[in-house]
Amino acid sequence: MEIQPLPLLPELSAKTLTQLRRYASLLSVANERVRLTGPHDKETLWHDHIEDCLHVLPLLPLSGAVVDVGTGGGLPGVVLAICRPDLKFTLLDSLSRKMKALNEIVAALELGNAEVVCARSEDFAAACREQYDAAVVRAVSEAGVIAEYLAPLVREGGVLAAMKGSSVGDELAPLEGRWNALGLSEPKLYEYDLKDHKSYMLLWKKSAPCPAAYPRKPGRAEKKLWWR
Ligand SMILES: C[S@@+](CC[C@H](N)C(=O)[O-])C[C@H]1O[C@@H](n2cnc3c(N)ncnc32)[C@H](O)[C@@H]1O
Repeated sequence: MEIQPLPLLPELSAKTLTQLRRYASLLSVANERVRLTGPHDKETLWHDHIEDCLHVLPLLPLSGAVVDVGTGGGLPGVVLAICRPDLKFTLLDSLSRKMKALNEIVAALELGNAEVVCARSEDFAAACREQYDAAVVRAVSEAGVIAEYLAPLVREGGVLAAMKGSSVGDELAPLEGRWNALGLSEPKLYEYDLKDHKSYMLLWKKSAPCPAAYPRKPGRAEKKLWWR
């Protein structure tokens, strides 16, 4: 599969950078009470997590609603909501202790364009099927599994963006030519540099409705892979 360079990141205003720094502080403090993400110190959070999440920005739609599935402490959803106040974000995760802490962070940041929802994506899809213009995901599962979570939530013509590590090639190999089973185009694969390593972004277009059989009931996607 051809790997393309990620389009350039937009310039961020001083106000946006201040908000992002404030998010790093709030996440660092909250992380001491509830484990929202790995590192605690602000600088590591900034370089390894917040700067990483900025790379989703060039792939977001011009307008509409975006869902971040498995958002944890708000990565990438809070970063994107700060940078794109013109889009509406749903920050979704099934762990209530994380969503309670994230609610406090969102309130402290006065992020009017983000709502925190505590639910499994498979259950959430029953209420909000094909209502989003885009879905984003970071560090949740392998490519095929996250596609089953995200595809039912996005409208036809919308996009799905997944932040991936170096295992992405192995994850994609068995799925070549099979994505239309979820109503998806073949994905584009983008590469970008992060500190001392390369990172990857997958982008699918929702080209047809997702069959009603997906998503299966909670937990099924990981136990019985749809493409096997
Ligand atoms: C490793 S954390 C990643 C959190 C965040 N995206 C990040 O990059 O730091 C994975 C999160 O996905 C959530 N998760 C996994 N599957 C999910 C699903 N189907 N629906 C909602 N949340 C899910 C877990 O509860 C967990 O908080």
